Amino acid sequence: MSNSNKTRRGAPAKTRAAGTRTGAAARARPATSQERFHAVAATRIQQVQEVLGEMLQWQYPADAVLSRWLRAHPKLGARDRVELADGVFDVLRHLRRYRQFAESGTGPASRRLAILGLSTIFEPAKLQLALNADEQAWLEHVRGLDERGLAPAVRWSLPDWLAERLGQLEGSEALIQALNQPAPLDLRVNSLKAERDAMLQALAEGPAARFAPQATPYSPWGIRLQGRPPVNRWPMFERGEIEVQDEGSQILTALVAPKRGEMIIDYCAGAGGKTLLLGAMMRSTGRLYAFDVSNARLARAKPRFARSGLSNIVPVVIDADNDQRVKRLRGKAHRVLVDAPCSGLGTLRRNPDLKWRQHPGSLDELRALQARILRQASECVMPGGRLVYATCSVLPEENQRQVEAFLAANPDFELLDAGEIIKDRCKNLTVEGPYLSMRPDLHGTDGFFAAAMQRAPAGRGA
Ligand SMILES: C[S@@+](CC[C@H](N)C(=O)[O-])C[C@H]1O[C@@H](n2cnc3c(N)ncnc32)[C@H](O)[C@@H]1O
Repeated sequence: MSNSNKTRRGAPAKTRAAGTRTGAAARARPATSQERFHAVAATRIQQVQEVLGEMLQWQYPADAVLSRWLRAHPKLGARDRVELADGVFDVLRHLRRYRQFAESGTGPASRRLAILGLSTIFEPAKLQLALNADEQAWLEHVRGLDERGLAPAVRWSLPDWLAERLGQLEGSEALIQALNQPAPLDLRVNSLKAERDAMLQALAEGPAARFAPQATPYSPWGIRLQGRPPVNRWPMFERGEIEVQDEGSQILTALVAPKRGEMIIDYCAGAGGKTLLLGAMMRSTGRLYAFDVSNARLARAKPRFARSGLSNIVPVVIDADNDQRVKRLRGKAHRVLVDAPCSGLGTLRRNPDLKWRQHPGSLDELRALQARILRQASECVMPGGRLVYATCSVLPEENQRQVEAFLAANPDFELLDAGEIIKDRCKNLTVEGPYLSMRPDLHGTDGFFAAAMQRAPAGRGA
C-alpha cells in the first residue's frame, strides 16, 4: 500500500468519495486502512491507465514517457512511483496476453490492462477493493484461465515475427521466460576509487542493505541489488565509486582487455557505460577516444566521466560517414570496441517496449548500419590490434551473422576465442565457442553478444 499522503490528497474526488464515509463523517474520524487502500488502488489504476495511454502510442521509449509523466507529477511519493512504474512495465511485458484477456469484460479495455498490471503488485484482496462487481468477476475468471491453451506468441507476449525468431534459438522457452521477468540492478565498482569487497560491506551495513547487495557471480567489479534502489542519490554514486552497469555489459567490455598506455577507441560510446570501465581498466593512462554520432548521448556521458576521476577520455562527436578525425586514426588504435546500435532485444527485462517498437523492417536497417559501422571502425585498428564487436541483442542476424560476413570480407581479421581472453578475469564463467553470448536464463544478465577479432600483424596482411 502507498505511504504517500500527498497522493491520497491528490486522488480524484470520485475516488475519495467511493469509500464508505463522506463529508462530515469522514472528517469526524480517520479513514480506516481499508478505505485508505481503496483510494490508493483506485488512484493507481487511473494513473497506470493514463501512462499506458501515452506509452502504447509507441512514439517514444517507455522509460522516457514515464520519466516525463513523473516530472509532471512531482508530488508523488517514492513508493507511488515504484508501484506505478512496476504496474506499467508489467503491462508492457505481458501486453499481448493481457490484451487477449482484456477482450472480455465491460468498460474500457485500457482499465482492464491497468488492473492486470497492478494485480501482480497488490494483494488480490486489496486490489479488489477498487474494482466493481463486474471487474471482480472478470479478474477471477482471468486468474482461472489455463495459459497452456494459448498460442505460444500470445503466451510469451511477443509479436509473431519475434516469437518466430526467438523460438528458433536454443533453449528458447527459458530465454523468453527470462526476458519477460523484471531485472535486478547491477552496479560496477569503479576500481580507480573503490574496491568491491569494501563497497559490498558498506552497502550491506547501510540503508542499501534492504536491496540485498550481492557480488555478481562472474564480473569481478559487479554488485547486484534487488528492487529499485535510488542509486543515483547515494553518496558513493555521487563520488563516482559506483556506476549502474549490467554484469553482461561489464563482461563484454572485459573482452577488449585494454592495457595501460594504449590508444583505445570506444566507437559507439553513447552515454559512456563501457567507456568508463575501459578507462578504469587502463588505470586512467593512455588515450581513450569516446566516439559517437550523437551529441546528446555523449553529453549524458560527460558528467559520468567527470565523476569517475578518469583523465584519459577524449569524447568526440563524429560524422556517420567520412569523418576526418576517424580517418586520421586509421591503423593507429591498439583496440577498438564497436558496441553497435542494435534492436536491444537482449534488454527486454528492462525495456519491454522494444518488442513492440521493433519490427522486421527496423531490424534490416539496423543490420545495414551495424555492418557499415563495423567496417568503418575496423579501419582504425592497427596491425596486430584487436576489434571487438558487441550488441545487446540475442538475434543471430545482428550477432554471429554480422561477424561472419565481416570476416569473409576482411581476411586480414581473424576471430579470437572470447573464453580464452576473459577466463582469468571472470573465473566462474564458462564460454563455449569463440563468441561471448550472455543470456538472462543462463547467466542472470541481460542478453549480450560479443566477438573479439585480431587484425593481422604488419607484413602478414591477407
Ligand atoms: C548500443 S548504443 C551504445 C551504448 C554505450 N556503448 C554504452 O555502453 O552506454 C549504440 C550507440 O551507437 C551510436 N551510433 C549510431 N550510429 C553510429 C555511427 N555511425 N558511428 C558511431 N556511433 C553511432 C548511437 O548514437 C548509440 O549511442
